[in-house]
Amino acid sequence: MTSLISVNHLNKSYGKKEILHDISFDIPNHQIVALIGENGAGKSTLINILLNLVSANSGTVSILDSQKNFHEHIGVMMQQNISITRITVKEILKLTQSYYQHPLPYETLIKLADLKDLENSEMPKLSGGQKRRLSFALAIAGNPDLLFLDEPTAGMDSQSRTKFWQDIMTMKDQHKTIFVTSHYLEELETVADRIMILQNKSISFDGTLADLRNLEGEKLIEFDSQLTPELFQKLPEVIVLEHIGQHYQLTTKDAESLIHEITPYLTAITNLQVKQNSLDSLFINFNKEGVPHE
Ligand SMILES: Nc1ncnc2c1ncn2[C@@H]1O[C@H](COP(=O)(O)OP(=O)(O)OP(=O)(O)O)[C@@H](O)[C@H]1O
Repeated sequence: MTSLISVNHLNKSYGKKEILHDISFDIPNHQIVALIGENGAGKSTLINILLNLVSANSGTVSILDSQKNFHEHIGVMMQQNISITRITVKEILKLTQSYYQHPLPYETLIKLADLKDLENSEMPKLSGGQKRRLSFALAIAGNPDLLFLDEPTAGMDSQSRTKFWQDIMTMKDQHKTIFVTSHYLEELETVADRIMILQNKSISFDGTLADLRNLEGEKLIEFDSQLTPELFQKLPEVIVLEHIGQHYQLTTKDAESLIHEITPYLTAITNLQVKQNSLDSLFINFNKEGVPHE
């Protein structure tokens, strides 16, 4: 399979501070790849290196086989929105379209980014969420094959976020490749084909959400009960017990055995559910323990 992005043995330091150490990965066509990591892990630095905005100390990066006109095929939504005075939404979109040979039609852009009512608004007068939506429209103006999204939904309201991810899924169906970083892991969980965790300067995990779940092997059992926490805490299969009032959440590696252990209390338990661990808690566990426990 040909790779859209190919990174080999990449290293980056700012002064004496090493940020990225021996990073290598390939990204083929038609995937949504989520790069996650704590604040300051180096995600934006990595994206900036991929985009040739920041230079690496060593290693190689190849994007779209480093075609001469590869910028024509790339869309970028940076973490910071740009804002230019005295230019309207319509004007900046039309101007951006004019730089590309095969831009998306103006009406498509306005519809995708939900900017119809704001066409004549000047950029600085948009709200934070509206600026984010305009940044999205600018990123896809050239109808890119490869889209980089750095914290794309920061500041968007929940309706805009839902629409945004639906649009991204549609773009994937149109054979686009999307490389995204975000701290909203519950959003990535539903869309990402592949998750890469950047931790301690390296990619410490690279696989699907199912792979990550298998690696950590934990499940959640939730229920409501008036019984005391001490009673559940002493059950051998409980790894972590959390409760808010009468609502309990037990983490276990063996859901079947734990259900067996709580069977004697079933008459005092309601709303019993076995759940998969969320990407959020998998990521927290992963960060706490460095490598997943056996
Ligand atoms: N131009 C720069 N000069 C010096 N240090 C920098 C520069 N840019 C970033 N850094 C440092 O590099 C580290 C990685 O920053 P980066 O912005 O890549 O992290 P991030 O994972 O994107 O963080 P966040 O999730 O907070 O956006 C941080 O410690 C940051 O302070």
